[in-house]
Amino acid sequence: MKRISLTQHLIEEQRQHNTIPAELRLLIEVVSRACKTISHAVGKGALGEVLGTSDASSENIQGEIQKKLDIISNDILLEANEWGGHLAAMASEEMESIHPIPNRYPMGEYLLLFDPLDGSSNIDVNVSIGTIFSVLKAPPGMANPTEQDFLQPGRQQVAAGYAVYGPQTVLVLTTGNGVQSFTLDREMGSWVMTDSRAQIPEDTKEYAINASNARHWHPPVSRYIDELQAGVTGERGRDFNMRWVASMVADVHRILTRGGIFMYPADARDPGKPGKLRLMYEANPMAFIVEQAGGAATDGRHRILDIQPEKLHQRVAVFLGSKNEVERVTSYHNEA
Ligand SMILES: O=P(O)(O)OC[C@H]1O[C@](O)(COP(=O)(O)O)[C@@H](O)[C@@H]1O
Ligand SMILES: [Mg+2]
Ligand SMILES: [Mg+2]
Repeated sequence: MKRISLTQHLIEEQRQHNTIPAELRLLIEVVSRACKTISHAVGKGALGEVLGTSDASSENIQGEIQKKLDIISNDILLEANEWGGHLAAMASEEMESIHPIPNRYPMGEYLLLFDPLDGSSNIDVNVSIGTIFSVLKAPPGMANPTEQDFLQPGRQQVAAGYAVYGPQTVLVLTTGNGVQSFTLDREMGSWVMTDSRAQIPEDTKEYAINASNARHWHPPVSRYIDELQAGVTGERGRDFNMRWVASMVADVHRILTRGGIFMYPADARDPGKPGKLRLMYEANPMAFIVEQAGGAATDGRHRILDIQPEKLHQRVAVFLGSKNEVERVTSYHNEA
């Protein structure tokens, strides 16, 4: 196998398609280096004293208890990117407000958003977790970055990716020209391309949803899941398998590898809370990746990448993966 590094790939993409200027390449390289550092911290586990909760009172903006690794990963990403480069500001699931690059002049041309550690409930039990990131262009003429500058629909992302810290550490990236995967060569410390064009099959026999919430689901979701569960004896005429890792990165990575549909719907519990997942740090970057791999991503009614964000920490319902299944469950919502 010819070894193509992440840097070689980015340079080649720029040469062939002119989509990755050197400034964006540098930014992606810095983020990928931070992911390498996070992967080392994750790998140390109890030996590195990185497991468990940060301290009794530590909650993030969404009222979730922060794990030590949530904070460590957030700090690693901030520190790696704070030197500036071509970045104007960052926003994170773990921080209440945006983080402008200190003493930045002239203003950078990119905005970086991240979920530093996705799958927090799996940290302490040694199950795959990850980092998700999204890159937007700063609006033209931006002076001092504000939250408003980040509120761009996902279709305006110039890059998105995730790293999954599992049996292998894998970085998955799109810059709008397909999806590429890079596996971390732990001995060499480098990202080596292991898939040059990930493709999600249009059909699937596998679905992912947290079924413990079934009693709260809205009718279109119940209808869809009932049909899947009826299997060969029901409407669909075939059996479906279920998987739920409870780390979005791991569930999406499985879907990218062999197809499937991932769902985290809104439900009847709290009408003011449209789903659990975050639009800017989870849904948008994953939707960009999934679409670039031939899949689809909606909030049950609309394409996720077309949603106009209203606030930084906005939540959204998510249905993504194999196109025909996402279209089916979306049509059930639109009929209802
Ligand atoms: O515990 P639940 O309700 O099944 O939710 C699992 C979902 O929550 C998340 O862990 C949320 O992400 P964070 O760990 O970044 O908060 C997703 O990765 C996952 O899909
Ligand atoms: Mg997350
Ligand atoms: Mg997180």
